Amino acid sequence: MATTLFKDFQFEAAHYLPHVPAGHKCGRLHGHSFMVRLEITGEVDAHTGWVMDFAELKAAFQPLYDQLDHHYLNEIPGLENPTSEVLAQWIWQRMKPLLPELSAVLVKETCTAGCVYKG
Ligand SMILES: Nc1nc2c(c(=O)[nH]1)N=C([C@H](O)[C@H](O)COP(=O)(O)OP(=O)(O)OP(=O)(O)O)CN2
Ligand SMILES: [Zn+2]
Repeated sequence: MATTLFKDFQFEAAHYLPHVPAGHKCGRLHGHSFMVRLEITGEVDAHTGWVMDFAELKAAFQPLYDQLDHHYLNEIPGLENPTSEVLAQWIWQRMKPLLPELSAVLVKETCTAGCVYKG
């Protein structure tokens, strides 16, 4: 039976949103403790008892984490307009080739706001 597992990552980064209306608070440079959740959906292996080792997920995300953590997102190619939606897609495009069983990327900018991208 298909099972979904997830691993959460938190990183700190600065950004501003260049296409918001004049005077919008997100047009000013500010920072977030972003949360990224990678979801993997697959079969539980009868021998290992897992879909995938969480450590494998962590290792796969590490290069992106290093690119994002304590960086200015707008300076990263592809993240010139770093909304949650754009960031979730950006992560998906880079993780999917490494993790074919990737089923969702969740991005939270704050405790109360975020998005889920499913390809
Ligand atoms: N659809 C989107 N809307 C907004 C995004 C986004 O990425 N996608 N981003 C922002 C800002 O980056 C902002 O920092 C976060 O927005 P918001 O939830 O409004 O922030 P607050 O913590 O100030 O929320 P309150 O609940 O009003 O305190 C804006 N919109
Ligand atoms: Zn923001």
